[in-house]
Amino acid sequence: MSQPAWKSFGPAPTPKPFRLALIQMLGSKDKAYNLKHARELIFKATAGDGKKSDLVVLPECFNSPYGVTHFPEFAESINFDPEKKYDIITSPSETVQALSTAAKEAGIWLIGGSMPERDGNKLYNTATVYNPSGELVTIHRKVHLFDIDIPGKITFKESESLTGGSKLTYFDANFGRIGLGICYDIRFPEQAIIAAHQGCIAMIYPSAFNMTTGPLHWELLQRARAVDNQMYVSMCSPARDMSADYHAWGHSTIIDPYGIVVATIDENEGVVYGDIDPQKIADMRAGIPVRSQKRYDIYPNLVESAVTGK
Ligand SMILES: NC(=O)CCC(=O)C(=O)O
Repeated sequence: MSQPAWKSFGPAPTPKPFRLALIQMLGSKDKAYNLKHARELIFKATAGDGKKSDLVVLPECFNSPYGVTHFPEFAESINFDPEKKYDIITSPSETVQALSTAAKEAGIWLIGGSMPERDGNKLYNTATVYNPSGELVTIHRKVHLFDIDIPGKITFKESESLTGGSKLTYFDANFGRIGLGICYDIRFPEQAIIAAHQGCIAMIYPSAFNMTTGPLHWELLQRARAVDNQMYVSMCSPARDMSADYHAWGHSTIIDPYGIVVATIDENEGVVYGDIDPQKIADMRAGIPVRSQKRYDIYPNLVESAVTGK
């Protein structure tokens, strides 16, 4: 590998406490309805349960049914240009325009779940991020495609219509640096390890686990990534719709750096709220200092090799 798939982001902003809200939304096959409903829920989540939220998150493929046959029909061009990253005027995407407007009117940071994205002849599963001025700050294309086959239970092959992204993604908010992944990405610990070393205080994954792997691994994977990296980890799911082709597990969750569940929900539509406290990260890291106890003399330093490309 000569060219690293990500670069060092330099010093992270000083972390501050913030309020996180996960929208567990019940979607449909109607994109216009999904955009309208997402907007209503963004305002509800912003108002919070007695305390205003700072960062609001939508689920994976919130504007489309989750299925390889639906992605081509629902895909939109985003035209994200990292050099002109705050320019949404050039984005032809109705979803980007709708989310940008909602983030600006609500005055919040918004992780706009994910959406099927078209770029040339390729399709991606892409998350978009907006700041409180409604600017499109970054996008994350799902890196690890959900290709699994558990006979008699579930077979799903995102690669039948999607291409995997080729970079890791972070964004800097006024409350700290946040790492992004999408659903199946959480099964690949390297992504979260590198994010933590880059100064991220939380990994957030718009997601849609299913009825087979949800009960087995949904909470376990989040707690594992949180404890390994002594950071907050959160997954935001759609609500379960038994009339849809894909039955989402639900249970949107926020985990703290000790691996403790801060907040969660069942399979129904709703909003999950949690306070992110950087002091907890500092306390966990001081008390159990695994980060300074790594034995790079006997195994490779993943972060260093990711930076140098060697
Ligand atoms: N949408 C997804 O990537 C699903 C991932 C999943 O269910 C898993 O078990 O992993």
